[in-house]
Amino acid sequence: MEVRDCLISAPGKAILHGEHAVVHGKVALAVSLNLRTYLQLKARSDGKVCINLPNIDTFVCWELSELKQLTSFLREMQRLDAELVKRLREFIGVTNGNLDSSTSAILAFLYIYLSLFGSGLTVSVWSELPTGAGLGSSAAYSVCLAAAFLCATGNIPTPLKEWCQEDLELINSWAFQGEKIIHGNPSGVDNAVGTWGGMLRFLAGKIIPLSRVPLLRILLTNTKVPRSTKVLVARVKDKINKFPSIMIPVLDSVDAISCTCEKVLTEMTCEPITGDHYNILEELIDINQHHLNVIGVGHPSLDTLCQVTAARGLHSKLTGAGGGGCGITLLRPVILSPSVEAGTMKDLRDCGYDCWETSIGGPGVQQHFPSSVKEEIMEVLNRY
Ligand SMILES: Nc1ncnc2c1ncn2[C@@H]1O[C@H](COP(=O)(O)OP(=O)(O)OP(=O)(O)O)[C@@H](O)[C@H]1O
Ligand SMILES: C[C@@](O)(CCO)CC(=O)[O-]
Ligand SMILES: [Mg+2]
Repeated sequence: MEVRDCLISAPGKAILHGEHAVVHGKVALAVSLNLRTYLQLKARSDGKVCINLPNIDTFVCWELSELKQLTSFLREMQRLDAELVKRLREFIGVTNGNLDSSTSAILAFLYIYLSLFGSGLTVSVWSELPTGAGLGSSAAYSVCLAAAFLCATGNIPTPLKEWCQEDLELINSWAFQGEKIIHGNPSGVDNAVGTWGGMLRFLAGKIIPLSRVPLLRILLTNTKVPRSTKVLVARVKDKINKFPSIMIPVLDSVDAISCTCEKVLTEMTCEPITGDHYNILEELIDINQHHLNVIGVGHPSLDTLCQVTAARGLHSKLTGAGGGGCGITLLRPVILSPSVEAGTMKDLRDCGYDCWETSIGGPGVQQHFPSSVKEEIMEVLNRY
């Protein structure tokens, strides 16, 4: 098999509304971020398969011959090959259910590698995203892996050609398998944003890009409290099973929040934007944050974020799986509000949080020539 070297990136995401509810068939609205994960794949001919994941301090090399014995025979992307997962878990010596970050990342790599590839290589990944903080780092990683293996084997075209919808769907389907390994039971919204970028509405696997959306200003805050999406998703499921008549109406209400938010965003592109639009968006954020607390994915650090920003007249909610990690705060256009950002950011940093204004709606998965990627990122990727 002829193998091409390749350089891929995919964006992280923020969920405006619908996290967790989306796993149970409700609508989510999500948007790509300007923070990306980069992956470099280089073919090698010394019979080794190496992966370098400096964000999570993971560096592993295997002999190609030992991996070949584990090869997948299913070679389909609609469902996870349970037999291959079992063999891989045995191979890397996993005995319990909840994997640490390094083991999940290795398992996702090996699964997609063995399903699509099979020659010697070095894969190096570096991300601008905080890992495991609610900004879709696992999906950006899985999208990069899927795109790199499909591209290197010629299943999708090289950098000289744009990827068409069919190529993107293929990338997305394989990335979803990686997400299943890392998350357990993902909805697929995160890998969809990582693949297509922009803002999208996601409902039961159906992806609708929202092309007419206003330019929103969003402050991202990382509480730095570690959490695992897999654990939180499983916790919500248990709660729904325990109290279905109490929890299902909450999920329905989250669904209505996503739909109302989408309607307001659409109105904002058709008529002059007013303070009333922002009042509604802010109320939706507050209501949803309460719901997320009700379903058990809040955290005291996120309560603090909400209180600190409320003291400045701003509205925040967690984003992604919650339990710590990141929150979003809606900023009004400078013209509609006095500049409260600087003071808010200082207050949040005083709590020990990282915070920054982000630009949203950037491109999905992309191929690059090394010369078009920031020097500091190439420097990390080339270090190994
Ligand atoms: N840059 C990376 N390099 C290697 N592995 C990564 C990288 N980014 C993410 N991962 C894998 O994804 C896991 C984090 O995924 P998790 O779903 O818990 O958080 P997230 O995707 O950042 O947040 P959310 O799913 O709420 O958006 C890590 O523990 C690791 O296994
Ligand atoms: C919590 C969740 O809804 C979003 C994680 O970013 C999980 C998922 O949709 O797979
Ligand atoms: Mg994730």
